[in-house]
Amino acid sequence: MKLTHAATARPVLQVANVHKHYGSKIAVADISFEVAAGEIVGLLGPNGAGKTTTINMVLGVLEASRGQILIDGHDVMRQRRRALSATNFAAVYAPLPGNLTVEQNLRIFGLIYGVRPLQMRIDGLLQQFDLLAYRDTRCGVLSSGEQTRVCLAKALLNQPRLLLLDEPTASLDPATARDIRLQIQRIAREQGGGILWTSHNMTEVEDVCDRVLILSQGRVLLQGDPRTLASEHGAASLEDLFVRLARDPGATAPKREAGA
Ligand SMILES: Nc1ncnc2c1ncn2[C@@H]1O[C@H](COP(=O)(O)OP(=O)(O)OP(=O)(O)O)[C@@H](O)[C@H]1O
Repeated sequence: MKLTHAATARPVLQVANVHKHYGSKIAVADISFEVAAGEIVGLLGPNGAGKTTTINMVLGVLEASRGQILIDGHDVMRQRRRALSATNFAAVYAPLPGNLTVEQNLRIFGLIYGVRPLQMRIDGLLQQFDLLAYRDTRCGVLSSGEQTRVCLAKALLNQPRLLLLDEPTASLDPATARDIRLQIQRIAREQGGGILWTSHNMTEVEDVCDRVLILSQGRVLLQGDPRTLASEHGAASLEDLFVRLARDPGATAPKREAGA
């Protein structure tokens, strides 16, 4: 796959023929995909499929064994600073330092990202995520839903072109999860960045994602519109398709009735 550097309508993320192995273990095997501006792409797959490895390579935390990753046209390994300044990330397993207040956390990350004017940006994000009342509260004492909102506020500080969200609604109650989904959809629509979203919640994925990639054993098995992919492959729902592929990664074709 040849990557393009054209400035017009350039995807915010281009992953081309990326491969990652740990010793003899192949975690990601030659995957290629793109995320367009304003698009929410779901990265799905059973446990061990290679989702976190993929995200860590996009974030430059892990180096791909082969292949190339461009963020907003910049190579993650060779133009690291430019690529990563256009990126941000939120995940439940990466909480913010709990001994710092909400505002202190946003200030520190804002300084790291070189955000200006920082106070105005912090105030806007506190307002946007309904966090004004928690400005001086230590993050460690916040509820899961409140912490998720702070993590999202942190992830938007630098107005990223590419936002990586690893199970952003895991551990949230249904009402809070719905609010967060709406917020994220609005961000994609209004700010025009692309979002790569991992989730094990297929209903959520159908609701939020414009496109999904289903990974298994480090490969992209299927991709398409989450609202039509199941019927295109003879499954009753996205969840049924997921379960079928998790049990048998070769079972991508529509199932036929016996004797048909
Ligand atoms: N540092 C490592 N050394 C060896 N194997 C690893 C390492 N990190 C991940 N793996 C293996 O690579 C494969 C992909 O792991 P990865 O964490 O990317 O999966 P995942 O899709 O994120 O799974 P989950 O949904 O369970 O989080 C797994 O088989 C895992 O055991």
